[in-house]
Amino acid sequence: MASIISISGLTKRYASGHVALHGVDLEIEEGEIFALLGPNGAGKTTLISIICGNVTGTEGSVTVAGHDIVRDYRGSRRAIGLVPQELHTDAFEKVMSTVRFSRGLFGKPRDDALIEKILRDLSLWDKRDAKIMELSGGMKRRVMIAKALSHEPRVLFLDEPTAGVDVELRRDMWALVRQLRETGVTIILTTHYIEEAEEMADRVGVISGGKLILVEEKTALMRKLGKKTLTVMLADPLPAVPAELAQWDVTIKGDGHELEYVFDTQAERTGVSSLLRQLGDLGIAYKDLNTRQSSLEDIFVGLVHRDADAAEAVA
Ligand SMILES: Nc1ncnc2c1ncn2[C@@H]1O[C@H](COP(=O)(O)OP(=O)(O)OP(=O)(O)O)[C@@H](O)[C@H]1O
Repeated sequence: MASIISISGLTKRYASGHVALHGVDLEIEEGEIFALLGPNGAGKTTLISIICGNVTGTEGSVTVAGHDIVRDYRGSRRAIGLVPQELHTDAFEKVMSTVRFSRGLFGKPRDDALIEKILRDLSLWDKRDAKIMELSGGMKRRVMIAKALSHEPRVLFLDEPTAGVDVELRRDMWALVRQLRETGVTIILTTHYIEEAEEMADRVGVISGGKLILVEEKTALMRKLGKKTLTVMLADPLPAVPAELAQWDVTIKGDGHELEYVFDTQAERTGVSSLLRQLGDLGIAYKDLNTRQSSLEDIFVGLVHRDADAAEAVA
């Protein structure tokens, strides 16, 4: 698939001397939902701000829809819609007029049919004449998205789209983002909610200490790095792990009613069948078995820790 954003050797050194990005290379494919994950201070906002032209990079190059972000700033900026984390809109403005105005800022001709479509898609049409201050927090967020879409961008950046939003609204937002993707818009989101990336992203990028430490298709990532947890529901509780089970690295959970065993799904021998055989030999009866795939969160925490340990070892 063709890239809509190409980032090459991007480095950012702030005036303070702090290097927030170290030689980042990244290709964003047209039409995908890409989630950028990273702990606080990893460089997510810096990266997005450079692509959107709000911060200048120190070295490297970025093109958006074929436009160099420095030499052809207007061209690249026109291809981008940005939904910032902070909701800042004019409280006294009406929904329809504020979205129409945003389109005008990009020098695009008035197009009420398009604005109507955007507002309808975002379930804001009934509120078109309401003042922004009369809207709920979730609706205000939708207005920010409508504004960002008003000039028909090909790429939409969502910076922490569901920060501080309740669970129900978060699910609405996810459905909305998927719907937007159906229209062909490429979506890049930053999030602290790993569940959000797990739920929505086609690909995931993990950034830590200004370095892109991993870019992978989400399903492949989960398959490759994923571990599974086997839970054995015991017929009778065990006070402790029997010495005979030491080689399997099992733990006792649920007040002695469960044995938990974490295994690598890619390993030649997972150890599951030999563990169950050993339980039989020891006369440990069980009522049920259950396996659970490790979440993206487990993978993410493992990766970032590994990277931090490696950085420490070098220092
Ligand atoms: N204007 C600035 N001057 C100097 N350092 C900065 C500036 N802006 C950001 N930084 C530093 O650059 C690093 C990356 O910051 P950035 O805001 O990009 O991280 P982030 O991944 O978006 O974090 P968060 O998840 O907390 O929003 C941080 O160490 C931050 O303190």
